Amino acid sequence: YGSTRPERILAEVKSKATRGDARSVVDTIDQYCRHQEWAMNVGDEKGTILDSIVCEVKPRAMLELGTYCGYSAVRIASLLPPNSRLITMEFNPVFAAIARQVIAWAGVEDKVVLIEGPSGDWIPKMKKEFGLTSFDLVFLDHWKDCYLPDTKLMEECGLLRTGSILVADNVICPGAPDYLEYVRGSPRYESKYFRSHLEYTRVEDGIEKSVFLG
Ligand SMILES: Oc1cc(-c2ccc(F)cc2)cc2nccnc12
Ligand SMILES: [Mg+2]
Repeated sequence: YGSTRPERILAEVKSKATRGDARSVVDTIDQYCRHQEWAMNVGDEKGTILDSIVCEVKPRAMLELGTYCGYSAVRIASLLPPNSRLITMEFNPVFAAIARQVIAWAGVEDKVVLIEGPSGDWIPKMKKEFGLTSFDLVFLDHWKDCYLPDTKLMEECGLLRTGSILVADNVICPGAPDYLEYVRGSPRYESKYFRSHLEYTRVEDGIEKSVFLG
């Protein structure tokens, strides 16, 4: 029986990355996905944009929608200030099982809470489950047709406060046109596009950063 792409990525991390070193896990995955087999990590180029926003915001409470193999969870967690938390949500159990191991190998498991299941089910439960008031920063990197409904759900559930920031991957490729139209057209958001490329390729893609104005 064949291995899956996430399993091959985990194997590469375990054989090449230094245990407890988040940066070496990130670099190992980038190296593998650029030169061996492409995978849908946010990647090094867009990852640098994400890093700058995380460092600027210094979130106490951050949410990631779409964990995949844990690449961006590790990247983000390595930048979080002490006693901050990243909650990352993954629908696919195979991806979640791999991500747990990648996060552990990187040594950031005390900053990351991985929850499995559909975002639509979990978002309404977040406040109670995690004793949260709101998220300072949300990274949307799951299925593109969920960006808009999940954003509206976060608004309705009071998970966004004045100044909360949404960062969305793949707004060009594969694209999230309804989401873009919403955040760019709504008076409740101040939106900015960071032009970049689809991970490990020369195809145009970008990140949309949107500040919730309340
Ligand atoms: O960063 C990404 C890229 C792609 C993707 C797949 C196939 C292509 F041909 C192009 C782009 C899908 C994604 N799904 C969820 C989260 N992130 C994704
Ligand atoms: Mg993505």
